[in-house]
Amino acid sequence: MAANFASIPILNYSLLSSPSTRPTFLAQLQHALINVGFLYLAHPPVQPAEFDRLVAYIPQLFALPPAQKDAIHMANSEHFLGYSRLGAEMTKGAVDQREQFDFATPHENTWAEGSPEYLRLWGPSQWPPEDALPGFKETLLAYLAKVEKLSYEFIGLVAEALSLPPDGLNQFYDAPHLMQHRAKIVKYPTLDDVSSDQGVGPHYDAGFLTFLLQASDHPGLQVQNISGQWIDVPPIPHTFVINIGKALEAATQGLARATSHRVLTPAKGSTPRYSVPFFQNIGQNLRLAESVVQFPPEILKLKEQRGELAATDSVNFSEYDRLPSGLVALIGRVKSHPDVAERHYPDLFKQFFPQGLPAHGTAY
Ligand SMILES: O=C(O)CCC(=O)C(=O)O
Ligand SMILES: [Fe+2]
Repeated sequence: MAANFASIPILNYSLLSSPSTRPTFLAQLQHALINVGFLYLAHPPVQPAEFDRLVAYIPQLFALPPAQKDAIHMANSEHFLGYSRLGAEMTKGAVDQREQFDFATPHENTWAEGSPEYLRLWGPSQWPPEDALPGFKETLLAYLAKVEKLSYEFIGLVAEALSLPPDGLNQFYDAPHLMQHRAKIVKYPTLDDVSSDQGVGPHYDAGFLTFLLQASDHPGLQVQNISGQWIDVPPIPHTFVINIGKALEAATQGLARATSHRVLTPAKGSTPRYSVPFFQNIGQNLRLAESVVQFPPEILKLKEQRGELAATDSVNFSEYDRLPSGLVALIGRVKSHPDVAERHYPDLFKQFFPQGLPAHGTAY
């Protein structure tokens, strides 16, 4: 199979339901992990009606009055959960033209004075008032629960596709009730309303697996192939786009590729693009450098066949792989959202922003 790619493979989840087609799915998954780093999952265990129910709320969420959005501003939250106005973040030195809400799966924070500060990072979401958006909270929580379940199941398939036992990557999670996974609901306004075509600049995701719902019918998402070309990932209704984050790349000795991606702003005269990425986390106390998974040599050899990666447009990603993953995640949040850090993590804020508050955060 060619190591470079010109399109993103489409995997059909229903192949898993029969022992005769399951191996085909796993072979396609192996190719997608090693050579592409992105795939579509068609016919996933989230029903079209469940996607549609969430998607219908999204324009209403962004249409809430500014005062109601600001009432749940991320700066209120030591968990970096809540609303971020348009243009709050930068990637690769330029402002990202998007507005977003960060939500997460339910998590009760049990941090106590004296525990590592990064254990404060996970906790409850901030929600718009129920009467402003009736049923939204329940709809999003039901959706996140489904995607969370799929994310655990999928990591078992990743393990199998890389010749490990199905539980071969489970060591990267704590017990489910101790975990939290994050999601964002994102709006990319059109070029009529923003000043550049950088919806989000080229970047890698940091965690394990990302499950992206493209929630409107717009092109714009692109991924960078091995020779450095940008390949379109157009929306396919009722599918997920799944991609690999830097933590899973490290955990698999680079077998599963994290792939650089970006989003272009919708054209003038178009309508806003919406998306819902779900980012699967790993246990907060785990240090990736100390969690080496052993792979059979035959599978490691497949890395050699995919060829050298051309220079990508992503800026360097600092791995910090000797630190607890929760601290790595907290540092990422501090750099992306310095206003939140200044309020809730003053020591880390001073460490990363000795000159004071910048106009924008920048994770990469
Ligand atoms: O909006 C999208 O389609 C992708 C967003 C993304 O890559 C991210 O937020 O990490
Ligand atoms: Fe991303």
